[in-house]
Amino acid sequence: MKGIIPAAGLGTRLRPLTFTRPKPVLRVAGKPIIVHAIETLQTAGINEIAVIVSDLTRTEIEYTLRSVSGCQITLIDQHEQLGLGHAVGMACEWAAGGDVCVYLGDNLFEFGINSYVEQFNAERPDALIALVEVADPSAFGVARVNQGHIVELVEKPKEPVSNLAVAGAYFFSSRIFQALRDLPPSARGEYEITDAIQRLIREGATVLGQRVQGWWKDTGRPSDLLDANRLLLERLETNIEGQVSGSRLSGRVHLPASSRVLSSKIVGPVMIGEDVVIEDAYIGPFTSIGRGSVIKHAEVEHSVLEAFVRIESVDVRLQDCLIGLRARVSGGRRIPRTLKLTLSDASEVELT
Ligand SMILES: Cc1cn([C@H]2C[C@H](O)[C@@H](COP(=O)(O)OP(=O)(O)OP(=O)(O)O)O2)c(=O)[nH]c1=O
Repeated sequence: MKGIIPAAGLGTRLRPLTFTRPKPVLRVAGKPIIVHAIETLQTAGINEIAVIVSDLTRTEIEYTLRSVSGCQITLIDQHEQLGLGHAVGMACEWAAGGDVCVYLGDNLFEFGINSYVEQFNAERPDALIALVEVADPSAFGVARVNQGHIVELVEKPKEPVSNLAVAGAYFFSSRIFQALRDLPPSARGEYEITDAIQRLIREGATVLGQRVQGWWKDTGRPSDLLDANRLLLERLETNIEGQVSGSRLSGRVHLPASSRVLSSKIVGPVMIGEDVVIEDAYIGPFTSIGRGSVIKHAEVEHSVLEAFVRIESVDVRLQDCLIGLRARVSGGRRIPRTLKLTLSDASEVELT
């Protein structure tokens, strides 16, 4: 089985972060989201992977994927973002008639996708879809299921037929590419993968659903990035190699040899990247700090800081923040008590 990762979306809900870089390269728990996705596929034994990119996302994604090893990655262009079905269709020739796993480039599954690959290989359906119970199904593709078989699938229905939403992992035989051919666009003008699957159902193909075990996260909105970071840091392991002096570290902390913690307090789980300096600071739980960042005389918790961020002399606790590459925050008196910032790359905030 080969893997297809659609990663050509515009990421509008993650603006301003996605004004400068595409969603799949944003980091959670110290790693770009798309690298988490590729590792999930590799763990399931999928080592030939096509990443669908747009003209805007290609360069950044190509650069990010240079660090990935152990699999063969092909970038496929989707010049116009005409929908997920269209994105998958772009990989038809590359798939060359074999089975494919379509794994959305912005999704995270606690326990990965091994159980899906196993079921698919054992039962050989035409489609197997990951399904998850959600409180608000109308925002998703929704499935009606009978004894493990999906009997109806509707994209973002006004009146959902169940609370089972389609999560971002699909497993298909080559029949999906026939179903995608000549598919009309939906009412919202997109070529929907759910319409192609619905076509398979109508044609009598075997379409199965398997419930997601553990947590599942679609990192579409800023709050999802913070949630994903928190969920991934829950399983962080302590590894302290860097210099620690006059500081108190508790909980699980990852501190590489090239980073330093001086006169500070850190309460894990906290993930610290390479070449980071933390001085006279408090870093609270569920914080990821990107490489080359400097945090001095400041307090940060439950936040994601990209690389080369500088936070200095901020007399206000930063909480629930998403801070872009090379952004700077400085100054600030203790009014209000906490500050929640979402800052795109290279932003500068001076609190006076
Ligand atoms: C619509 C579309 C999505 N995708 C990918 C991007 C995501 O990984 C996945 C789901 O897309 P979405 O989350 O629906 O879209 P998006 O990523 O552009 O984000 P937003 O809604 O905030 O603008 O499918 C494509 O590759 N091509 C497309 O034409």
